[in-house]
This record gives sequence, C-alpha cells and structure tokens, in this order.
Amino acid sequence: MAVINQAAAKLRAQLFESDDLIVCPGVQDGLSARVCLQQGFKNLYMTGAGTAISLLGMPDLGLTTADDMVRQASMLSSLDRSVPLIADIDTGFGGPVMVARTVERYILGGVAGLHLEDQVTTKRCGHLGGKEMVDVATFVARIRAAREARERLGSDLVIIARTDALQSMGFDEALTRLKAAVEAGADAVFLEGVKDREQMAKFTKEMAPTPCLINLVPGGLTPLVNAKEAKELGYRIAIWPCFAMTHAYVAYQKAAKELLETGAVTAGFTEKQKGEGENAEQVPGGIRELFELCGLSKCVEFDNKMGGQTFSKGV
Ligand SMILES: C[C@](O)(C(=O)O)[C@H](CC(=O)O)C(=O)O
Repeated sequence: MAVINQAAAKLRAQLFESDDLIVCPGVQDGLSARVCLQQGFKNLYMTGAGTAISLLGMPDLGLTTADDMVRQASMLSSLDRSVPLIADIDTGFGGPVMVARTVERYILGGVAGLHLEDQVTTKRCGHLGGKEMVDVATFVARIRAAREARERLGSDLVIIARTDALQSMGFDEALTRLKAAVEAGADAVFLEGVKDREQMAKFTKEMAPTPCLINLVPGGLTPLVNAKEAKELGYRIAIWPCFAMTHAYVAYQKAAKELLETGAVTAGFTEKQKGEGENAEQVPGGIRELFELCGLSKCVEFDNKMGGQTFSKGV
C-alpha cells in the first residue's frame, strides 16, 4: 500500500506545496507512456478517449468498461511509480457503490489522481454535441463515494471533479456543480469545453483557491493555449489528451498507404533502416530499440540478479 500511495502523495504535494503547472501529456498505451517517460515528463495523463480508440478501436461514447479502464490505468501507473498518473474515470461506471469500488481499484492499481464527471453513464467525449447530465445530487453522490473510497484505503488520491454542464446549462450552473463537488470532497476541478481565454480566467478566479485543470484536446472546443499561458490564466493542471495519437495517426496512415500501394515500407525511414537485416540490432526505431524503450535490459538484469537462467544464452 505504501509504495502504491507514493505517487498519489507526490501529486498531492505538486498540487498543494508548489504553484507550478502540472504538465500531463495524454497517454493511452504502453508505447505512448514509455515515450513520455523517456522524454522526462514528471506526470502522465491517461486519456479515456485515447483508451477507447487504442484498446477498443471505438469512439469515446462510454464503451470502455470499468475493467478496461482499471486495467489500462494500472498498467500505465506501473511503468514508473515515481511519475504520478492522473487517469480518466469517466462517470465512475454506476451508482455510489460502483464508483467507490472502481476508485478503490484505481488506487490499488497505483493511480495518483482521477477525474470523475457529471455526464450520464452513456456518456460521450466532452467535445461532442448533445451531452446529457445527471442532476447535482447524483454528481455529488459520485464525488462523495470517491472520497469515501479514498478514506477507506488511507490514500492520498487526488480527486478532480469534472462538469460537462457548460455547453447545455451555462457557466453559472457549471460552477454551482463544481462548488458542490468541492464541498463533497473534490480536491480540484475541471470545467469541460471552456471556450475562450476570458472564460478560462473567470473560471480559475471564481474557483480560487481550488486548483483548476485545463483540457487541451487537438480539434476540440477549447483554444489550445500553451503551458505558459495556462499557468498565467490561473490553471494548476494541464492535460493534452491524444496529442501524440494525432501525430501517430498521420504517420500510420502514411506507412499503411505506402505498403498498400508499393508492397514496401520505407516512409520516414533512414537509408540505413531501409537496408537489409544485418545491421538490424543498430537500427534506430527498430524493434530492438522499442524493446529497449520498454525495459529489455532491465528485464534481463533482473532475471540474472534473481539467479534466473532465462537469458543465459543472451537476447
Ligand atoms: C479528457 C477526455 O475525457 C479524455 O478521455 O481524454 C476527453 C478528450 C477527448 O475526447 O479527446 C474529453 O472528453 O474531453
């Protein structure tokens, strides 16, 4: 328990013992997380939209189950337990009992923070139209259930209340909901779909001193301010869901098109990479490098240290 709680305690300290912006690149799978860890990010964000796309090949329409999300969030948390992960928990997947149960599973998986929202369980991405909300009492019960689960496990989990009410119910109702959530035990707040800089500044000012999160989705409703601006606008946490996925999508398309049309895959490769296999071990971005990114040498070292024979003939 103590080791698992370390990331949550660290996130809590980042939030309440410093005034730096917590910069969270959106990750959805092992590769995106490993790349962000390699680049030295101090935090990660597990995007539910990205998880729906990468794990299910489906849009963000409330199709990922609690099991899908717990499994992905736990895997991502385990890659480097010194880097706190904030994870999307959508609506919590049911009534208070289910919310508490799912939050416990997130905590036990090593998640440091999560955001829990007020959409109906048949939810959709916050940047799509036609969203429906639960009433305030139902939302508050979800937050209370999350807080209760946190207390039951003695965890430092950071609970971030998210409202999707802005588009259909307006700014004042959205703020009322977030204030009620803070009253019920949320540590930070997330106003989904905020539409311009003026609204951003007003939001952080009205919610102060509660820390606010900004969601910067490529192609979404919110202007893509940079980290410096987000901080100046009063935000404490910024998430960039699907940012790398957008780039990966374009690269996949290019390579798939080339393979289909020419029967070969060379797009974006260096001359060396295009060569025959004898230098395979040195190829940058080749399979060996990807395994290395994911801890190949560390696995071999661990096996040896434990007296295992698995890699005695080398790898
Ligand atoms: C933040 C979000 O919940 C996510 O799953 O990452 C999504 C982002 C997206 O759809 O790209 C959201 O609803 O804003």
